[in-house]
Amino acid sequence: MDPHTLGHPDLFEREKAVLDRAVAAHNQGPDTPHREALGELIGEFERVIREMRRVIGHSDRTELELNIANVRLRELTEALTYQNRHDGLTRLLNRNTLIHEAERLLMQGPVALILLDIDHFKQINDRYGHPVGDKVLTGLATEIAKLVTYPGFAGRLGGEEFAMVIPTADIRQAIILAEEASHGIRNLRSSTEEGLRITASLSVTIAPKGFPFEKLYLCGDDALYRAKHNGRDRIEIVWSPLAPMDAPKASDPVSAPQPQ
Ligand SMILES: Nc1nc2c(ncn2[C@@H]2O[C@H](COP(=O)(O)OP(=O)(O)OP(=O)(O)O)[C@@H](O)[C@H]2O)c(=O)[nH]1
Repeated sequence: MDPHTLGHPDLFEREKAVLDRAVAAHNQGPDTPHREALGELIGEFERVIREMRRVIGHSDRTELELNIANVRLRELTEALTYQNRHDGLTRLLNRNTLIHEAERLLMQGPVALILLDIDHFKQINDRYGHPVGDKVLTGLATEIAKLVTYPGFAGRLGGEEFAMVIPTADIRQAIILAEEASHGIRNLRSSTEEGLRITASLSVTIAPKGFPFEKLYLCGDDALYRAKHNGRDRIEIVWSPLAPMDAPKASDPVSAPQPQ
């Protein structure tokens, strides 16, 4: 392969053919001033082609390097976006992304929020060590991630608190999901340490389209507190997160869900 062309077809094929014919004419012709001028012309022509090849080769290499840099930049942007959106330990959506995505879902329709908080997690860390604690967190993350399907999602709100968000108007669907998660979390112990007992407290809340996520979360968090307060390893259900002060006015686009 001609190193000048870097695998591309020779751009100077036509010029080279002309040059070959000129060289042949020069070699065969009589020794005249005309032949001498032709020789000079051939020399100059060859020099220009060499120079052009050098310039093209250089720009080809520059283009190649630019393409490689572009691919790398794209990979780095994707990695950065992923890191920005996900929790480093569990690979679930992180708190900010979860809130953002939940707000987006709430603009489209009703949403159920399931909050999960591992019970006495500090004791797990203290008794079995931080790496086992991490294993419990990643195990729980895997467990809840497999329960939700797109466009629903699971995320880590921080520490040992997680959430599942599903677009539904049916709170029973969310309760079933919470029960499955609770059951799955209890079974996690077999994949971690001998004798380790893992339970979580959960809350289930549902809100209509347009309801502010902040209020939905506060409501879910209050319910989670009650689940902890009432003995842990239980699910607290909020049939409607609309406090009287939040009750929709005639002008509001949202409507209160009915207790099921
Ligand atoms: N291993 C591990 N521990 C974490 C991580 N993030 C937070 N923690 C620990 O989680 C524990 C949370 O403890 P607490 O807030 O007291 O809650 P708890 O012990 O679960 O008690 P209750 O929620 O009341 O049942 C703290 O000991 C934190 O250090 C983490 O990424 N990995």
